[in-house]
Amino acid sequence: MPVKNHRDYNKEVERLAYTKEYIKETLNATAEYRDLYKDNIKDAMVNLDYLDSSQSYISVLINTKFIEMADRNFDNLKRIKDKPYFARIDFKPNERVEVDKVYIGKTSLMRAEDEVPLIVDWRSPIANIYYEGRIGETSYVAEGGIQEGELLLKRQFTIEDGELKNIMDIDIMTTDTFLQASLEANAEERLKDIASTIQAEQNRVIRADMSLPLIVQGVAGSGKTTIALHRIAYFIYTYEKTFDPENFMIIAPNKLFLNYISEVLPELGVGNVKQTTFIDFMEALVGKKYKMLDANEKLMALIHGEKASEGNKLEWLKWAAAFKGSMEFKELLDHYIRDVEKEYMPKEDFALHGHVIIPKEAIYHMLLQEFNYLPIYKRTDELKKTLRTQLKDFKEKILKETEEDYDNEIENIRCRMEPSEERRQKVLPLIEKRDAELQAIKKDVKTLVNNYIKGFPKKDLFEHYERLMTDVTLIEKYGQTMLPAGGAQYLCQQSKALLDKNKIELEDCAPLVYLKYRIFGFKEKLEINSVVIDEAQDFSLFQFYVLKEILNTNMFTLLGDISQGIHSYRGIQNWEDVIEKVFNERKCNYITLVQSYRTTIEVMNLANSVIAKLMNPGVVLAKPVIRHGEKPEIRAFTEKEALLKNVQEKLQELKGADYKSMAIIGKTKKECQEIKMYLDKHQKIHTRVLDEKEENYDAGIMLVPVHLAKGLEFDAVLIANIEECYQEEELDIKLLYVAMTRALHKLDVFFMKGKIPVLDDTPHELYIK
Ligand SMILES: Nc1ncnc2c1ncn2[C@@H]1O[C@H](COP(=O)(O)OP(=O)(O)OP(=O)(O)O)[C@@H](O)[C@H]1O
Repeated sequence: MPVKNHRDYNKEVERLAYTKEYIKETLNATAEYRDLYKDNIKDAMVNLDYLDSSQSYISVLINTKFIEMADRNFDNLKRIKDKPYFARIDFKPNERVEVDKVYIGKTSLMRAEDEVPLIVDWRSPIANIYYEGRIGETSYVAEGGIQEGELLLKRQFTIEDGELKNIMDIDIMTTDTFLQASLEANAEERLKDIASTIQAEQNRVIRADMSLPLIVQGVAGSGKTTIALHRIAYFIYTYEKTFDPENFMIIAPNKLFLNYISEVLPELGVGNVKQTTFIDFMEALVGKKYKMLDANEKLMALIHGEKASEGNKLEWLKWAAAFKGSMEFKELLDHYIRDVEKEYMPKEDFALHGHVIIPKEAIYHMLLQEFNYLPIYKRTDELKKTLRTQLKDFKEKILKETEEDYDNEIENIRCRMEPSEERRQKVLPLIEKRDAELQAIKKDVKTLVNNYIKGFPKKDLFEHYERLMTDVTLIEKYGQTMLPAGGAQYLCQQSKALLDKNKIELEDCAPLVYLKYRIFGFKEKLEINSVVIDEAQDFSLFQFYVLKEILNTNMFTLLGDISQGIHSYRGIQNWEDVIEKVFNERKCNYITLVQSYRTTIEVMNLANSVIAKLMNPGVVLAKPVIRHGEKPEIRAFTEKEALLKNVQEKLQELKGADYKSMAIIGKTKKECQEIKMYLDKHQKIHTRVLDEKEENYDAGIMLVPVHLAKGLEFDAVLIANIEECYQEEELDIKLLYVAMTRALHKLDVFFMKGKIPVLDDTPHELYIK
């Protein structure tokens, strides 16, 4: 139906025009206010006295705050001026007869004159009805109370460049055409916000209780990354007074991925959230004394591995990675730390000139009991304070006693002997000795505490790690029953090979940070209290645990998909372990998402047929949103040259279609480079091989090694396989599944005959040849 035929078209056009005008005026006024605040600051600066809290100083502070607020308002309004809102709900509270017409947009706008809300933020309590409620009786929670009422209208708008293009009223039966339209669009360069089309199941994730850990197991394309970012925006809005954006941290797999998601939060009006990778965060805590190995090197070894000849070596490699990420390894470190604690003890009493001030046993007690809430080496800071106070009191006593001892002796001589040269010869040395001793005591007092503490045996962080990880006897002693035969030897030999070359690997990060936390402590308090981890299936239990301990928070949102766990050799196998071992079975929210929004039914059916081969009872197959596309084309070749030629032709064909982003996914970087070489030689289309260090993520035609494609998406995907094989085993099945589920609209698979046996028995109706 043409939009003009909608019964409320004129009213809505009028309303839109009014809102736009009001925004325009507010923007002008904000700019004026900003200038006024600036002038106020200038005036105040003239009279500024930094030393007192003069009126001018207060004025500078207040006006700076106002400028910040004005800037934020200005930016928010500027962002929405051409699309002030995307939905309207009509809600009639039970106790009133009037109906509230609520226009929902990405930021709120209040009419200053009468405080009537012109636009209500999508994160506000009443907006929950838009995402959750159906026409009819409904309710929402606001300020601790439940507001019940009736939802009379749920309306969506398409507004483009300030013009009303479509109005869609949603009743119980309507499918979400807005969602459909949004999913049919081609992929932008970067991930986009979905405030207008958030689905009820996603809304529950976004608004789930922040004080409890939340684990989201979501199939490929279920919107995990997107809703993680919306959740942060929601919380910053809802708990504006409690949390600053700086208190949030997003951990993503690599810089490329961070760049890919970089536009969502600013679009939602949120800035200053810390965004990092696990390695970068860990390195910031322990320093960069050692060079970090490429985190994917192990995966590459497993992908390339000549399974038969290297079988045993690969098994050990996997075992060590898994062990270093396990809670058993944490226990092993705890044993070691206990010994460090025992070693970090004085050998002697704390004494001044032979006078014991505090016996060493009492000091042991202080270190092990009183100060045991502190990291081991930090306990001596507290101990120092105690020693200094005790010494201060004791010093006077000792000086007095020493002086008295000598004086008594001198007095004795004086009483016993008549004044004579002989008496003088006896007394004089005593006086000199007394003065020297008093002098010496006073001198000693100055350095006594520091010298005493210096005597505690201390090592630096890396010395500790090297000592532990390269000593078979130590590992065996602490590892005891946790290690398989030969395990300690393998760990040592592997660590030695790396550390000798001044290198460490990803799996060393958590233990190093843990040792630092328990033995040294951190220089500054870590201000992060809420952590969002995307692609969390690639984390190990120990990594989660370390983050939880050092940040001292339970506010975690972990999002991942076990089916995409291509690093499962080092990562988790299931979420139950995380709940039980990391969060100690304390209350945890666990939500599963099975609806996939990214791909078409045809692509998802094929991908599901692949992942089903895992026969993992934990794997839940994705349900695609009702959106059809072409069936994937699967072609096996006998000649490499023919395959490459077909890749080239397919690319030409896809270029003819209206796709914004296309990827040829290869199993390894080497394969991607080989394809690129062929394409460079035979056609003039610009392609590039994606590198994880890249911070600039641009759409276009990309050659992507599959492990880097994880988390990303492309309009069209062509899986091309030349030399490498996708075997019928866990890692390869997951890699193939990841590659297939990157496609939004179109998927094709070209491979050399026999290289992807998992596709051999794929039902014919799922693809075209
Ligand atoms: N409610 C929604 N409305 C519109 N688009 C959506 C919605 N939910 C998800 N999408 C789109 O689906 C695609 C997949 O989302 P996202 O990348 O966040 O999923 P994911 O679960 O992290 O995927 P994966 O695990 O496969 O990397 C994106 O293009 C996103 O914009």
